[in-house]
Amino acid sequence: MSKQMSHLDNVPSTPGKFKTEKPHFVHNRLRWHSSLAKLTFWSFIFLGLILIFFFRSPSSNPLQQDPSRRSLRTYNWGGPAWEKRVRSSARIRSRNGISVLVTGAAGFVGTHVSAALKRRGDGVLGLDNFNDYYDPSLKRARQALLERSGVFIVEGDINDSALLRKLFEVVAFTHVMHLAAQAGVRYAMENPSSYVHSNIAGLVSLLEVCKSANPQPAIVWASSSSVYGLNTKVPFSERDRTDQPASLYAATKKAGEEIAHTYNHIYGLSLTGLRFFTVYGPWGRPDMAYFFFTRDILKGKSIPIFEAANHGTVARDFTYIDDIVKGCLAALDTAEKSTGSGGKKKGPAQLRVYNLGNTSPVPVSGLVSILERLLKVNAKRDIMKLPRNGDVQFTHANISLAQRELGYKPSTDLQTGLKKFVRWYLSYYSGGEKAAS
Ligand SMILES: O=C(O)[C@H]1O[C@H](OP(=O)(O)OP(=O)(O)OC[C@H]2O[C@@H](n3ccc(=O)[nH]c3=O)[C@H](O)[C@@H]2O)[C@H](O)[C@@H](O)[C@H]1O
Repeated sequence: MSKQMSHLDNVPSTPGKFKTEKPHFVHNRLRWHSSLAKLTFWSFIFLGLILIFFFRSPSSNPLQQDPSRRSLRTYNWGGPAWEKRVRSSARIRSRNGISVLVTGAAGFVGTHVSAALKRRGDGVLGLDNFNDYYDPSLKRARQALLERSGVFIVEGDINDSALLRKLFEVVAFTHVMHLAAQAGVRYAMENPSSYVHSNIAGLVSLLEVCKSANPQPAIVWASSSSVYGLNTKVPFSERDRTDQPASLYAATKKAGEEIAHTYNHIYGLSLTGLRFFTVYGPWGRPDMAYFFFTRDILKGKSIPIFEAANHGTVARDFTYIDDIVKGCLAALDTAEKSTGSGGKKKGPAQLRVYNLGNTSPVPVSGLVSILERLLKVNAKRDIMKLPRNGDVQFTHANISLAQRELGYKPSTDLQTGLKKFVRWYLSYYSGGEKAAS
């Protein structure tokens, strides 16, 4: 090496070219290498320290900080006894029955749909992550109710693909009733990522497993009246525009409808989206107005009643749970088979969207008047401007499509439905500590 160097040093050349530059270049390269090594070394040390700090500090643990990820906690599932329960719950017990995986089975609509399917002899397996968006003890009480009628709810998250795959390994579900979601219009401002986690990532995770299942199930899932957003044409028809969502909740449901289109198009999955209009009734959701108005009227607390600009009426097409359940079952019964298998499409498949509403909107003040009569207590009304956090002024469903194709015909008016709700509420919360929650 030194010989070569000296040889090179002796080569006559353009003045300065080799003699001065070559050794300088080699020298620089060595220096550069050594600085690079030092830099890499210290970068690794620095990175390591950051990682140690990040994972050891409890407040910065992303799993603890981000409530949207609370459902990523580990659940126990698997094993022969568990599989036996899964199989038994999903077993069809009537002629021409179907076997349905109901996601969100401990939720309001999920519980009612699961119970109705079971009653008519279908196989039903529930799945729910029992998150704490609202009082989980209500979800546990619904679970106990379902258990008594022979429906087992697996505890787990729709984002857990391994669990979903396992369920399809154990049972060849003919249908999926997908009701697991992050609900609520106003909460989306507080915890936006939980909507993306459940309503978008969760939906994709479920569809991925369904598309690979063999046979593929037909899927019916919960969209929302909120997709109509700022649409002013009433009543809302499925053909109306849905490209102006007013809340992130609505945007994720609208995204769900587009995702459904994609999976139908690419994989031949049969998909039916149901746009529910403000569903209410016994075993309902405590975050909804009719529910917490009841609680607060009974407690003598004032209730915030929204009104639009210039004292404009805010109204909803409140729809009773039993009518919604009939719509869900009709959607399952009319769902055609998916056409793909093992992740490959074999032909065009059914893709549908229906409004499931009541077709008679009632102002929120009207809802409160009915509750006052039923509870025999005067409400302390606190009239407030409709907040700009996702609420729309009114909803009103055109249900002619669902009527024609599903035989959907809601038959419960708000007065009748609320009477049933109040009766349930008073009996459920008659125990001391429950009433306080
Ligand atoms: O159809 C849907 O797809 C959605 O329906 C439901 O949303 P909403 O119709 O907004 O129901 P809900 O909150 O009970 O408010 C009812 C009325 O009370 C008014 N309202 C509300 C709160 C309040 O403090 N005061 C008030 O006047 C409020 O302005 C509104 O006019 C579901 O929660 C949602 O998950 C989704 O499924």
